[in-house]
Amino acid sequence: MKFILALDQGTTSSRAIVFAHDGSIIASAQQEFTQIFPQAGWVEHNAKEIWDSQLTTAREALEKAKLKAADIAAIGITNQRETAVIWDRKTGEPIGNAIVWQDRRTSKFCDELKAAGHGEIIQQRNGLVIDAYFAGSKVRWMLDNIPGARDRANNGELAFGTIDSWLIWNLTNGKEHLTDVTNASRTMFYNLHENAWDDDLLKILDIPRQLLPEIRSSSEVYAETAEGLFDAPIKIAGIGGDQQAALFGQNCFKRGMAKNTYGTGCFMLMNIGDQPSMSKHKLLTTVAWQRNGKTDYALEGSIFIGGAVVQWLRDGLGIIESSNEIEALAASVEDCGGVYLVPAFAGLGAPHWDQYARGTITGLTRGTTKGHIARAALEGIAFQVADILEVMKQDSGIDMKELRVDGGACANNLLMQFQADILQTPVVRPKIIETTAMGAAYLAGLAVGFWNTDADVEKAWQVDRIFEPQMPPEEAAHRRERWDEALKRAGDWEEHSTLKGKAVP
Ligand SMILES: Nc1ncnc2c1ncn2[C@@H]1O[C@H](COP(=O)(O)OP(=O)(O)O)[C@@H](O)[C@H]1O
Ligand SMILES: O=P(O)(O)OC[C@H](O)CO
Repeated sequence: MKFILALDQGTTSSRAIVFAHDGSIIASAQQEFTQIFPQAGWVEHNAKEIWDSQLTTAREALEKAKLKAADIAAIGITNQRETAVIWDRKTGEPIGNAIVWQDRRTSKFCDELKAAGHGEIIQQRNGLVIDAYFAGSKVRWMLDNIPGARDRANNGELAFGTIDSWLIWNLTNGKEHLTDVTNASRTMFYNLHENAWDDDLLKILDIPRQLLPEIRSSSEVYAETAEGLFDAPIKIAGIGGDQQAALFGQNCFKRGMAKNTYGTGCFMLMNIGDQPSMSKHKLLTTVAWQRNGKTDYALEGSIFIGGAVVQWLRDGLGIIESSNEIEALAASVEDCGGVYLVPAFAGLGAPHWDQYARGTITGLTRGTTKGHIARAALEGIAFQVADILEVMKQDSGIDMKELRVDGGACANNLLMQFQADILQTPVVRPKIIETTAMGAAYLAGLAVGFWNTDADVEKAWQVDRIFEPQMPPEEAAHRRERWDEALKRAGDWEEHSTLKGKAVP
């Protein structure tokens, strides 16, 4: 009997999970790593620590499962997306810390790109809006700010990669420099229509082609792990950015199927089939996956603060001790008592894309309790998701029948019920919510014949609970109007945007 090993390299931890043929989890290991905040708005990771933690967890998961390399049919990789690393091709040494997707240091540069009128070509070719979130401006920043980097890049001495590339480089001991279509589509210099790097976009961003990895599909045998990493080489056969992998793991194989992941941020993806149609509402068009020569695309709405608002209530305000206490606290009040919390701590992502929005709590009265704040925090997550689903329906012309959910915060029943209420759409939670790792496992397993058809993997997906809408539609509409009012108060708040370019400490 064989198994699949999924490597799930996330924003806060590296995990490895061993899956059996029926989709069950045999063993897993997880290791957190350091979050580096050198300045306000900057977020970095030590790429070496990412690799070390990923290798350690992979070995640990195999050990826990009492398996040898020969028992593993293939490795599937899934990863935090957009985070950028540049390293030396000879030594494999990173030239600096990885710049993480949450990092806002390139916001101003992105404003300049917008002002120069590059928004349309970037959307038409790469399906993205201009934002510091994506890898492109991060790569450019490293080339311009790390001494000697641009010359070395021009000489072909350096390699750029998103985290998937970095892991594969290390897994193959520097033999392979490649990425998959899903990760490539998060750069701002990829062409969705040709599935290739785009020379015009590279020119706009001033990034030399010599830096870039080769682009491959999401499901094929790319390489074998280098000697010495495990007791024998293992095939690497699947790669997917974590949100795309979750879409795959949720079996959203057909056009119109969608999932929302409630982690640190929230990411809603809808399968839109084989045409990369563009959003009219600032959603992203991205590659869902490419396999057997066919590319499927997705519309995506990215929310920067989801479950992180719960962490803030815990660590910032101290009104709960652990994340799961929020449900009882929120249930201790009948409703939000007129309180609305907009968690725009890092600006607002889709569909607003306001880099200068900041968090607000409105509607406070003398009677407001921490229960109301807790409830408003959970509702704020659900309202953001509803804003995205609404424009997704308009963009795709598809009236979704259900929303599949996963991620840490989907364990919260009050949140899921409110989500169904406010969406007026059933919310479906599966039994196994490790859908990201599962997606990577499926992509790898399908490439090596461990599973043969989509129907094989669909068997492993089972419903845990369906949350049906219970709120009357008029009430849901009214609540959303109030949310819109609260949103307006959070918008364009940070000072340097209103001072029109004047530097503010
Ligand atoms: N019961 C809960 N209710 C609401 N949020 C929760 C609950 N349990 C965990 N969370 C939130 O879920 C997030 C963790 O989910 P996870 O999927 O592990 O995130 P990530 O992959 O982004 O690290 C944290 O932000 C945490 O605050
Ligand atoms: O690592 P996660 O689960 O927080 O996901 C991060 C996303 O890929 C960012 O786009």
